[in-house]
Amino acid sequence: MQMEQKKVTVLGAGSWGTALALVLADNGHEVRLWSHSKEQAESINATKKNEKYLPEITLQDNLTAYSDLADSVRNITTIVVAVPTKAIREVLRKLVPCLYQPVTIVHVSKGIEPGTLKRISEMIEEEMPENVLEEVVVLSGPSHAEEVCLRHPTTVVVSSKNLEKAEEIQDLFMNQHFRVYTNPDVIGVEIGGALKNIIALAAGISDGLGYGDNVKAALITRGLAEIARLGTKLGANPLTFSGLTGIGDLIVTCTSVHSRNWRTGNMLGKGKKLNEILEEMGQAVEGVRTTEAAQQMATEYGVNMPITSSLYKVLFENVPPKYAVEKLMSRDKTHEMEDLVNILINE
Ligand SMILES: NC(=O)c1ccc[n+]([C@@H]2O[C@H](COP(=O)([O-])OP(=O)(O)OC[C@H]3O[C@@H](n4cnc5c(N)ncnc54)[C@H](O)[C@@H]3O)[C@@H](O)[C@H]2O)c1
Ligand SMILES: O=P(O)(O)OC[C@H](O)CO
Repeated sequence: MQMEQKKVTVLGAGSWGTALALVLADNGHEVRLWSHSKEQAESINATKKNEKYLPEITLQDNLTAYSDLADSVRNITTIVVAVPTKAIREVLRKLVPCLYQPVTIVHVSKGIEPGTLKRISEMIEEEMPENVLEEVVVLSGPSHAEEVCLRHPTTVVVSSKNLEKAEEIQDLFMNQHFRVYTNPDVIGVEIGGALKNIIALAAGISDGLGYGDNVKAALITRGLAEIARLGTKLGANPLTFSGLTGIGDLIVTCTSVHSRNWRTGNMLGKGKKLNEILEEMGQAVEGVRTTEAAQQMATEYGVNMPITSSLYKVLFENVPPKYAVEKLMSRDKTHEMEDLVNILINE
């Protein structure tokens, strides 16, 4: 099938922005990859490599790096935003004055903003005036950049209030290695993608403490229960949590050595200090800020999130991980399906 060739800009030349730019270039589109570092953009254009984030991968000739934001979005109507959640507002505030036409924003980040408790699509709608924001589409799912770049089969979901727009973005990214589904449940897709990082930190801690597969299975299953509990309270469809952006992303992030969240947890479990780990990592570890946000949401919405609350104490109140596990295990007895019954009643 002949694919329609488009011009697309990707903002953020980290691991995920680069991997998605590579998928789009594989599809024959003219891809502009914007980096806020002039040095990095020049290096990508000179070497066809992103030495810092994905050094093994050779980038295609139809992919060009830019460091001037206005140049990178000139005559562009589709923009992929691939910076960490904490940088989204700053990047959008710089982007808006560069736009002279309505654009579709595809956001691919996974987080919730502490304090405002906003999802990323809500932040985008707040920051971008209606005359330049045509539509917001979320792209999420179990997808490590390292494997996408090797063209290993990967499945993701795009979600938007506007199904036609979601299908347009599905066509833009889809190829034989990268299969894209649609799902209209924006809230569920964003909440699943953001909150799985909390459980991945906990899974890493468990591995770092030397626990085995029983704990991992418990964390994934009970983690999903608390994600679904909060998500449905916020208006998500409970079925979304049994899909790629729910259980799918939980599995990959809790079990993969590629995961920065899992690796951070693993080092915490081995006794390293959080600030030292984050400095060493030098990359987005979204679960830390999302734990703060989810803990605030749990309180605000009266949702029981024991794993999130325990992790919050480990990350922000210096509670030793082993003690947090003991506390989790000695809570009052309960009924497994209580969650399900509550979800069904809320539906
Ligand atoms: N890496 C993955 O496999 C993957 C997969 C799916 C989703 N994600 C999500 O994608 C988002 C980005 O993650 P990543 O893996 O690319 O992170 P990364 O740390 O590899 O790269 C982040 C990029 O954003 C840039 N950046 C940071 N602050 C900026 C600012 N204020 N202005 C402009 N640029 C800025 C950095 O320079 C870097 O190029 C995260 O929300 C992450 O959860 C990542
Ligand atoms: O490396 P992580 O932990 O940010 O996870 C990357 C992706 O979200 C996995 O789907």
